[in-house]
Amino acid sequence: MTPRGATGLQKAARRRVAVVGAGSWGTSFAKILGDAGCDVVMWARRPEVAREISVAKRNSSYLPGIILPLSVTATSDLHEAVAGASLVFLAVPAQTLRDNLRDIEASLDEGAALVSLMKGVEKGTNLRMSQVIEETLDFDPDRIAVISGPNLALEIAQEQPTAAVASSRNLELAQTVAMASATPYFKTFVNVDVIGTEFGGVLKNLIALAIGIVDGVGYGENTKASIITRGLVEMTDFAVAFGAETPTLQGLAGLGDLIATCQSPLSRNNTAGRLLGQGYNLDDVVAQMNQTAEGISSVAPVLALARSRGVDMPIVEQVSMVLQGTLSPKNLAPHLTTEDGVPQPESSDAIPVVKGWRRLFGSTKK
Ligand SMILES: NC(=O)C1=CN([C@@H]2O[C@H](COP(=O)(O)OP(=O)(O)OC[C@H]3O[C@@H](n4cnc5c(N)ncnc54)[C@H](O)[C@@H]3O)[C@@H](O)[C@H]2O)C=CC1
Ligand SMILES: O=C(CO)COP(=O)(O)O
Repeated sequence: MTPRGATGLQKAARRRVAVVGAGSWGTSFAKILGDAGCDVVMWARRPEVAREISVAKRNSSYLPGIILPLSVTATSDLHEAVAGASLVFLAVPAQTLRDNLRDIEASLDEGAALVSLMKGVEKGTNLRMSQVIEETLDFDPDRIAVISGPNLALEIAQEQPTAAVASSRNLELAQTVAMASATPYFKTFVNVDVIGTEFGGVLKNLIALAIGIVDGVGYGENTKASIITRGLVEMTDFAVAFGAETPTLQGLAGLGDLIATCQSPLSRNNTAGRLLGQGYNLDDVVAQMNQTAEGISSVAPVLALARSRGVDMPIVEQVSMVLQGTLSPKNLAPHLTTEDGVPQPESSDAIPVVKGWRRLFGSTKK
């Protein structure tokens, strides 16, 4: 037993962490970490945002009405934010991560771990965020973790209870990250399936775009339920083809996030899809969104990856066609039949006879 004395009664040293990116998720996550007892220094690109966070404890452009804990401060100086932090959480757009990493590299403490909060794939390389970190910084994968799950930023900032998954090849790191972010309203489970956890977050954005599109057209719940259900099949086939575990896709980082994102008007991907369904073209939609809708940039890399492993993704293919303006949004629903009209088995994994059908008529997995 620890003797009552200096160590027994002293409060554990507060953990110093950094959050790079002061948009909606970076700010919300900084609040979680502050509420969990960490000393948090955020990096904001714009000095006025950093000032508002440090002085007024608010980030009114991204999280209106939310007051941040006193333990959260911000700076527009990357070195000041990152140096001395044992955990560095990354919440920037997926397409800028590589450049941002180069900027923080020299300031990282030896032994610091990097935690991706992002849900995108890098265009050009088709890499997941943890892979971009590993490649850009030549970083040990045992010092990389990711967090994903049904985590709409504003709901969490309002302290509505939710759960997430922290994933790392290094289970101890996943546990450290989960404990550092444990609050009464934010519960983090752990796993070691980084591929499934990251792809869950990437892929649900694409299905949320599809849901937004049909919503914008005016289609109802049957259409949406069928897209969500078949979307989960596409997500699972894809992720498993790259080494993910099926239960991860059935868990918080897959199904959980799919439900939250497809149901909520807070989702930027869902919102972008709705605008497309209402007839706006992609340029108009991008101009109208002043926040990150990762799905728009992830469609092409995901389809390239799918083709490389022979995975059929009819819903995602059609989202891509709507984005390019080559498919009318009202024609997105017929994805549920095959082109030649031959009925497909709904699931071929459980029922042997259906496996025979799959051989005869083709399947979603080539
Ligand atoms: N908002 C949400 O509910 C959630 C978002 N995420 C993910 O978190 C990531 C960040 O998203 P949000 O914070 O929501 O986006 P956001 O659009 O609210 O904020 C993005 C932040 O990145 C900054 N930024 C833009 N360009 C930059 C650059 N070149 N270099 C550095 N910073 C730059 C912006 O100034 C802003 O502070 C995305 O990958 C998203 O999928 C994950 C879970 C929940
Ligand atoms: O990832 C999210 C919720 O888990 C946020 O979704 P959007 O990026 O579509 O807003």
